[in-house]
Amino acid sequence: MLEPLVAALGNVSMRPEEFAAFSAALMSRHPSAVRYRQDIDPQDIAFPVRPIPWYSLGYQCTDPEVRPSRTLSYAAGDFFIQDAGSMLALAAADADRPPQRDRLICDLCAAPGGKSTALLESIGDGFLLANEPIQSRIAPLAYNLARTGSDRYAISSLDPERLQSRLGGIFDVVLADVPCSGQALLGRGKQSLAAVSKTQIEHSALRAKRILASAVHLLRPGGRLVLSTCTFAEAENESQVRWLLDQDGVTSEPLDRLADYASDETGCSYRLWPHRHDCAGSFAASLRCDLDDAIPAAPAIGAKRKRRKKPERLPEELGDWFDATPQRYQVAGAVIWAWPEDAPPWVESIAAGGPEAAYRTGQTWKPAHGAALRRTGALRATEGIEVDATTAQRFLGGEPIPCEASGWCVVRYQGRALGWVKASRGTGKNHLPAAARMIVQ
Ligand SMILES: C[S@@+](CC[C@H](N)C(=O)[O-])C[C@H]1O[C@@H](n2cnc3c(N)ncnc32)[C@H](O)[C@@H]1O
Repeated sequence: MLEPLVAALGNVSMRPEEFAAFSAALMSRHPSAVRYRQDIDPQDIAFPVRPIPWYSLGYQCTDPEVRPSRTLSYAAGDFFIQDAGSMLALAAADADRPPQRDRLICDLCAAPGGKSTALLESIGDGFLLANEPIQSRIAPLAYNLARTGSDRYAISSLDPERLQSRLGGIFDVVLADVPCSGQALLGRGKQSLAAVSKTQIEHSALRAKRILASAVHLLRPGGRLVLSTCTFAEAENESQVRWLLDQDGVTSEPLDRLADYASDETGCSYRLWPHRHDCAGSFAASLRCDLDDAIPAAPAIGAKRKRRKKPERLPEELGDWFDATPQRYQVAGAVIWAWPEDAPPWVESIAAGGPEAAYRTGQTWKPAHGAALRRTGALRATEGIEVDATTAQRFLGGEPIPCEASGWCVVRYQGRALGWVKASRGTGKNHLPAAARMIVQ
């Protein structure tokens, strides 16, 4: 394995002792990490952690026995589980800084949504377009975005070139977390040794170039492109940055906050290494794009929409479940997506997914799981019950629970929504989707 790995690194040089430490750390597992919501006090974290230096909302678990995904706090949406290396790109996009007004972000290669969910927290009154061209990867992306409780996003499923032709020149930030050879995944057994082969690296670099060529045209003049990978091959990282910098209007945007992780003379490339930073490792770069042809192809957030054909009528039941009726929505077969009124005007025309309000089984409409979790926007459930820890555990395990309400009702633990029950005669029938069920430790 060593020879191909040395070749894979390209011009990145390392002394032999360091290379030995790198290849050993590459093949080992690193502590699990969590990324907290901006509104959570780190004092309230229920298991032992240490802060991650490059991202203020990230923590590594110090007790290997703890499974963060089996805690009530995870079910309540307090944090997301994410490798510490992934948080380098989030730092480059300033996703942990206070929400910035009207920020329009495109996550160009979004599934399964680890980074999109963090970006969503940083947009304030802005909007996130999470794009994922591979259809089969949209369901996990949609599930993770719903967990944020936000309705300020849409999912598209377009090749970047087509997306550029529809929405060129409008985004403040584009994250291109491109598909790559994935060498950082070797230690988790999620990647084969082919990840270090010349063919794989060249193939990935070429595909990423095509994606990046569109990414720069999605940005408004002065917008920021964040490129990231989870691989160490220079050809997929710094070389790509140099290629971008050779284009007119693309300049490096150095990030003071990541100065300790700077990787080379491009001045805007950063790396984490498994042997130095106790994580799987990653690459991120930040570039400013002032392209001449970056002329908005679509109006910005809040602009007046063109009159569209009348949308299909909403089922009347929505009025019983929620305290407001959505004005911006789309009935897409057996599911209804609902957006805030000031969502960008192009949303309905591009959506392959969005914040779910309801779904249909047979002829019956039911409130969507994501709508129970909503923290922002108009769509708030009319009925809710607060439960104790024992009842919350039973609910998360899929059991019915006692409930004096009648009809659809959101179950909350310490004020945070867990999901729906449909209640009658003192019992709440469990409507938690299989993906959200869990055994609490
Ligand atoms: C590294 S993963 C993204 C991980 C994601 N950003 C996260 O943090 O959860 C790369 C994604 O790009 C998608 N992809 C594959 N080909 C693509 C293309 N031509 N354009 C855009 N995305 C593509 C893959 O399906 C995959 O979901």
